[in-house]
Amino acid sequence: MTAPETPVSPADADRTFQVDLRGLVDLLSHHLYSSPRVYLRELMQNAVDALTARHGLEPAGPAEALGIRLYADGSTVRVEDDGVGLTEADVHTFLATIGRSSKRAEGIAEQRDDFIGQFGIGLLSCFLVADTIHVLSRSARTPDAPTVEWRGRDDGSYTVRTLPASARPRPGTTVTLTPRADATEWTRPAQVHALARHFGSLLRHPVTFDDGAGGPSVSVNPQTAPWTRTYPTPGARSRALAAYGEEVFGFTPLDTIELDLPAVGLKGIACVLPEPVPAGRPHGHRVHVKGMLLSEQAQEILPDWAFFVRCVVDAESLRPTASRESLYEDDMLAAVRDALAERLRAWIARAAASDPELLGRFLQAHHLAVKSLAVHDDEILRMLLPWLPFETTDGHTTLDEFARTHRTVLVTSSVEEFRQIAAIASAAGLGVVNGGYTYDRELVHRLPEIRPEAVVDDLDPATLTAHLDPVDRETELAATAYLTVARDALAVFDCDVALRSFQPASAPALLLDSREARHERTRSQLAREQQGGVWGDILGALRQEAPRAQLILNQLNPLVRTAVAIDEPELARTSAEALYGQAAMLSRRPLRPAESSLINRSFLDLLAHALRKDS
Ligand SMILES: Nc1ncnc2c1ncn2[C@@H]1O[C@H](COP(=O)(O)OP(=O)(O)OP(=O)(O)O)[C@@H](O)[C@H]1O
Repeated sequence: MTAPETPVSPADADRTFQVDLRGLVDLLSHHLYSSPRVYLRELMQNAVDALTARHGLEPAGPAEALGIRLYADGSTVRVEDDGVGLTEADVHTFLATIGRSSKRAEGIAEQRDDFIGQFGIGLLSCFLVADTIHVLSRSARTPDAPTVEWRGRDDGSYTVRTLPASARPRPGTTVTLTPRADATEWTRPAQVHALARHFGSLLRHPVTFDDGAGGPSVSVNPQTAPWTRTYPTPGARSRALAAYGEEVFGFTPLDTIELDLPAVGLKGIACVLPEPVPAGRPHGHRVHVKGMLLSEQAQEILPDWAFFVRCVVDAESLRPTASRESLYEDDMLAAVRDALAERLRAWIARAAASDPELLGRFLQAHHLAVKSLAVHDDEILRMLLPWLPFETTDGHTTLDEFARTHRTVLVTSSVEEFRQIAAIASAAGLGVVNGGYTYDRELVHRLPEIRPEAVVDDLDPATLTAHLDPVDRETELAATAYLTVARDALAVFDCDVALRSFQPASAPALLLDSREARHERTRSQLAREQQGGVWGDILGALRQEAPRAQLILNQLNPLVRTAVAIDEPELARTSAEALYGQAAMLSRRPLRPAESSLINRSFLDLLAHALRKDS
């Protein structure tokens, strides 16, 4: 056996990690970036950072003359900048070392916030569309710096060459990609132009695009952000901001709120949605950092309750994550969220205090969501509760208006109860709010917190009965026989029968029943049926004194007057059942099977009776 030619390393020798670049690119493309299109954003962002670094180097230099030029002719994509450029040493240190970035090198920590990049991986995204990255760069740090050419391949190999300064007459960097055949979707000239506009429309440096067809280059960002421009009048300003919101989001904002947080260099607009937002639909905001579009679906810049706006903001100091598609959840982001939320609250407060027409349109679109918000947010409650619409015995009206006409605001606990009693309560002069919809009862009960003079009370069937006029003794006595028959007929429904006078006279009967009472009766009935068994004992122990249902007959109604005078017991019974059935149907609650068959039976009996009489 011959000895091996290479000496074996000692077991504890230091070794260096090897990186499988293709594996790494695969990881980035599947887990970090949402689409291969981000390669252009990363290139533009490196160009922006290079221009920023050059400005740091030459603060008095002609910043507006320095820019970014994009070129795509179908066979290559090129991004050229007049930035700080790279020396040969920079190329080895930063381009050829994954994870190393000049933007967080020692000594520039205080400038860190000036740059968008920091992780030292962005350039790798070019491998999502090309096998080779070609960089030609000339440093602005020394006047006669040579041009450096770097060619990096997706197998992890690279070459570096030094060329004469004349190979690139001015400082800056040019990155050229030769797209793979499977990536043309992202590198076609029209697509590159569209992506450049998408990501770079708010960049502060001049950016141009050339499609290689011989025509002039076109500007990618011809106008600065609309909130940075000056306008002849405030009206012209708000119209321009609304038009921008419409262009970006595709809806005409109900109103446009300007956002300005100087502490983090954030400016932008919040567009109030003109339509209700379907529950559960994520509503994203467009966040730019230093002009570069970071995310179209950022949800983290506003609290969940701000469902009614979509924002476009451009911030200096928010920190993007490595994917660049979301933001770091840090103290700065929390402070921004609080400050923007405050801004939206101020808008609501202003509308509530001085723009009732705008507030009305806002609540018309968003009252349901605002109600859910007001339950947990005292400030929103204080500002908006009086203006929220509710269903009442005066129709749909605001709580404020309703409380002004009714000293005591009564509220039902279910829609069904409201349906049962609305007409009668209103005729009796009572003001009742339908508290049956989610949040409504809870919100109405909080009215005295804002309007201390308002009195709010629950309205249950018993309260209403107290408001109905009793009939005189004589009438009561005359009706005793009928009432006895009726009580007997309706005993199966645990229903009492009484005679009162109430408006409207056209209503023959009112069925007063509460859901709790009905549940209680069902429980009692089950307990009776299961007597002796375990369930019977448990249900029996739970039993409470349940208020019975009440069928209140209206003495003012001509039909009832005739009915109470019937001396034929069978017909009296059938008429009582029919009155119960009609009142149950009016309450619009689901009928129990026994009630449906009672309605059927009484109808047929009455029909038979009528036919017999006629024959
Ligand atoms: N156009 C350019 N001009 C000058 N230097 C550049 C340019 N593009 C890349 N570089 C250098 O290459 C380094 C690596 O770039 P890369 O895009 O991979 O990472 P980064 O921008 O530093 O950080 P991030 O991963 O957050 O984007 C940069 O830090 C910078 O030093």
